Amino acid sequence: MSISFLSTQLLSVENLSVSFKTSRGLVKANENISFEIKEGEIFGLIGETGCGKTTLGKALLRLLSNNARIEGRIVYRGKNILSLSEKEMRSLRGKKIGIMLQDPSICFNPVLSVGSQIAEIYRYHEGMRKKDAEKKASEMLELVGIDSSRKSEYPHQFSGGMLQRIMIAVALALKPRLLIADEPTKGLDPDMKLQILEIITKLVRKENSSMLLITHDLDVATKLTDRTAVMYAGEIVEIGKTATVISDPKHPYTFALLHSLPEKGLMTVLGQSPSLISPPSGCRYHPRCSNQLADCSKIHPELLEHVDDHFVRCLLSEKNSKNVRRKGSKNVRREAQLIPDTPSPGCAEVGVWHC
Ligand SMILES: Nc1ncnc2c1ncn2[C@@H]1O[C@H](COP(=O)(O)OP(=O)(O)OP(=O)(O)O)[C@@H](O)[C@H]1O
Ligand code: NI
Repeated sequence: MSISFLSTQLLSVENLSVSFKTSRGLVKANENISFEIKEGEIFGLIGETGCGKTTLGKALLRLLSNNARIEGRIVYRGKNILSLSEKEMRSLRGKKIGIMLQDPSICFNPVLSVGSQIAEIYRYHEGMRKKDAEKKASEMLELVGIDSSRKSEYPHQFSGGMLQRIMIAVALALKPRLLIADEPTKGLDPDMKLQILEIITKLVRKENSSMLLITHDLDVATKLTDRTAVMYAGEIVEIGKTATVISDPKHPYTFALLHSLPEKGLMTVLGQSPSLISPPSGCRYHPRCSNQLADCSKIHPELLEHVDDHFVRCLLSEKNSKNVRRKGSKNVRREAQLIPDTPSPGCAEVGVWHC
């Protein structure tokens, strides 16, 4: 009998909406987002710049700024993250759910050696003695291919690619069950990018942990993820097994992404990204869509299941498909919350990557 590693749900995001209060108006960065990440699964999140990916990644750990308002539920192993106390959040961040943000250079303390920054995580979270924590830090450096004899060196003494590796060591130090990796290889050349992402995925898979991999890069998503969600203007427009989404895209935006030419590593689709303060009526993609129907500017399509866990938000696909089902049709209790006015979590708490 084979054991399925992808069967148990680790995280479930239910009708999540995030908006930011700004002087220009309310920026609706995430609207009604629902998806699950299973144990051992690498889940990709793709979409063009400004569509709301980072907002979603940060919302999962409640790392958003004080002008953010969150609705919905984020359930991690049966507990709604949005209802946890700050104390409970402290034991979740870094330890159960880790996060790697885009730019490693801003994530390290310039006046502390990299070894002591990693050791500090073990001291803070696991109460380790200095010597043991330093030993663990050396092991982590070796694991990501950095000679541990360099542990006393400072961040500026490492190249960008090496700092990315050290950031991996930081993010995985506590063996989190879920790693949120937000464009962790931004700015690196394509070969180095894939090499680093392969190190991350190898380590994540080794622990049978899960990962939310946020990327602009379809090639990366194709090579490394099990399932993928495509985001457009704050909404998920398509979600399914990566191989299916790539080989048989059902949403015109996914199709356009697949056929766009990568420019400076970013995907570009003809037309302009819509405003998230006053998004287009009906389908948000309709002003850029070459397949639009008369109703597309009036009716806001639902995310519907076409076949076998493949969900699409498009009236045309809906029309062309015989058996469509609604995603998560159960009623979700909506809990509006303002992020409490708490100080930003310290670096050792989340790892040194959030400063
Ligand atoms: N703290 C904030 N206050 C106000 N608006 C914000 C804040 N953070 C993000 N936004 C807005 O929310 C929207 C989504 O931004 P987000 O950073 O989540 O996009 P993204 O998909 O990660 O983009 P990129 O690919 O460029 O990283 C943007 O319009 C952005 O300007
Ligand atoms: Ni981002």
